[in-house]
Amino acid sequence: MIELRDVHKAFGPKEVLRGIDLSIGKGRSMVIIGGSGTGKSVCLKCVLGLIEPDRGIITVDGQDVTRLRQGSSERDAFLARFGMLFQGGALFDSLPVWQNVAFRLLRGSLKRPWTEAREIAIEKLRRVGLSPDVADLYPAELSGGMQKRVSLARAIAAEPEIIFFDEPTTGLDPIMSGVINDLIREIVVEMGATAMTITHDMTSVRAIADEVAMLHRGKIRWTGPVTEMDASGDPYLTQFITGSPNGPIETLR
Ligand SMILES: Nc1ncnc2c1ncn2[C@@H]1O[C@H](COP(=O)(O)OP(=O)(O)OP(=O)(O)O)[C@@H](O)[C@H]1O
Repeated sequence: MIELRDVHKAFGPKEVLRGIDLSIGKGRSMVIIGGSGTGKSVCLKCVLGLIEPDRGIITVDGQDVTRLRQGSSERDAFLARFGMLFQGGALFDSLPVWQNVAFRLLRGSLKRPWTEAREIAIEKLRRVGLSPDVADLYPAELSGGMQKRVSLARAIAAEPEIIFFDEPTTGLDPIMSGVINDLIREIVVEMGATAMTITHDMTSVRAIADEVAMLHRGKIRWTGPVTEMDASGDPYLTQFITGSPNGPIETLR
């Protein structure tokens, strides 16, 4: 269970988060939507402890995230529970695919013997639809969709309890986006993982979410089950999901 209570964060005079309250139940998939620059990534980084909120409390299974000191073994153990699919994939070009997938299994608290790490990487690659012969290729030799699959395999390699997806379909064509969305949904369900996703892609929202939260002006404007999103009656949410230039959300032209 992930809980944010009255979380505030400003950068200089810029108040990005202005009192965020959000709960993500164990094994649930929460998708956070909202315009560019509304603080979705800042919110996610606060949960990971990469950014310290100015005020408020963030807990993961009751443990206060903000109290874990950088570099402490407690913090390492905390981070070991997370998997992360970064925007753009963020694969290491100089490492073969399997070492990208097994990255966290080759070092640190999750370290496994080399051959075992490779076996796990190959199994995870298979899970995301890639054959073992991809294992020894380099990321640059793969298409964007294949790279995204590799990133997904890496996110799940250490069997995390909680997975973050930051813009998982950015840069993919609609069909490949659909394939990745379906894979994410299937994997999250079969692992029983808690998932937190940031996206602009409404198709992803519908494919991945149990619950949706919309960020606007530093607060959660609306949150509820994805099934109630279309009939929410909230003019901000409705404008966002229909992509209309007309409505209460101010747009620059
Ligand atoms: N480390 C930082 N220092 C200063 N400002 C920051 C920092 N991180 C984020 N910001 C600012 O906070 C605001 C929110 O950024 P954030 O990346 O969370 O937006 P977002 O909702 O994820 O946007 P997008 O959908 O475009 O990725 C932006 O105005 C950004 O410039």
